Amino acid sequence: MTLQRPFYVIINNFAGGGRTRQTWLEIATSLRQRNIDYTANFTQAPGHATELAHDLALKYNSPTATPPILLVLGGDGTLHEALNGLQQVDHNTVPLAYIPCGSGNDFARGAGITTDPQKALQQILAAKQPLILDVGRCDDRQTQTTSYFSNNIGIGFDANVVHITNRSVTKKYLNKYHAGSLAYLFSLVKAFFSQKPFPVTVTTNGKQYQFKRGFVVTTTNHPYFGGGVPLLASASVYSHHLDLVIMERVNVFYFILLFALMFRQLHTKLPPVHHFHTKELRIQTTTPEYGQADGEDLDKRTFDLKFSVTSQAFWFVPSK
Ligand SMILES: Nc1ncnc2c1ncn2[C@@H]1O[C@H](COP(=O)(O)OP(=O)(O)OP(=O)(O)O)[C@@H](O)[C@H]1O
Repeated sequence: MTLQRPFYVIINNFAGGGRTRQTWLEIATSLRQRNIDYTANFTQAPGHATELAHDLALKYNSPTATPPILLVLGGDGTLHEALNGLQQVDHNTVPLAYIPCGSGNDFARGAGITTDPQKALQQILAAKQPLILDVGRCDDRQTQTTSYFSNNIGIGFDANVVHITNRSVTKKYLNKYHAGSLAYLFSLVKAFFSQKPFPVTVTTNGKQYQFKRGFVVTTTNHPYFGGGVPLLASASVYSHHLDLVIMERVNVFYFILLFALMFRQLHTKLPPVHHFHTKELRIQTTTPEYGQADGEDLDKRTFDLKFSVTSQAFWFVPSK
């Protein structure tokens, strides 16, 4: 007999270079040993996690029905899809739990979830109530669509890295050897030399800012991007604000310096780096650039995006 709420599990066997399959077998065993009810749902294609989460949120969209906990096993992309499925339903009451199985796992780092699956499960089982965390909302004024992000939305360099990495055979190879972050490194070098500076307009708190040589233009909900790179340590899923970091294009030596200084959080003190901490902002580009949302490729186009903060109920006890 257990008081634990049942789990509705979404598993992306393709995340983390296929590592999720084995992780799920181990997690399922742990759930059965504890007599915890679950239903397992395997994603059949990109976008399927959004559909599953959306249908679940609709089914339990009444104050009388206690929903199961939606447990996601996958990477940041799978979590992104599930989050979007839930957020599309007004007054959604389904709490989201997450066992990171991807190659980047930035949300786990940023929100205090261990990347050890069994320990992540313990964090989930230790929770007694939902944990309300910030998530970003992005209104795309060109496509008239709304999406949500748990990590960040980037235009320019980081998106270029994602674009190259997602298409690279190196990622699949390195993932096999649990070295997915290394794939980012290869893409980083390639993206640096292919990413040209581009003009960006930022509007926030009634003021407009123009940057002629935008390079990294990333709006973030927590400190990390690109598989553990600390873009901004002060960003927090509890701040009810978003943080925009703009880095202007500099030469390769300066860029290496900025990158190194990031790990000591000194990069924001240098002139090519600009930081906005705000509840709402608008970002406009006039040249086609790569975009990424939680590590998912948005392809190359011009952007006119309005950002704001909303919240999502999660189900875990964060590690200190
Ligand atoms: N059945 C499927 N077949 C092919 N791709 C799938 C399937 N189900 C989900 N996907 C896609 O797998 C992609 C990768 O998932 P995810 O981002 O979770 O893992 P990852 O890239 O290894 O992790 P991270 O983003 O943390 O680096 C997502 O774009 C998702 O849409």
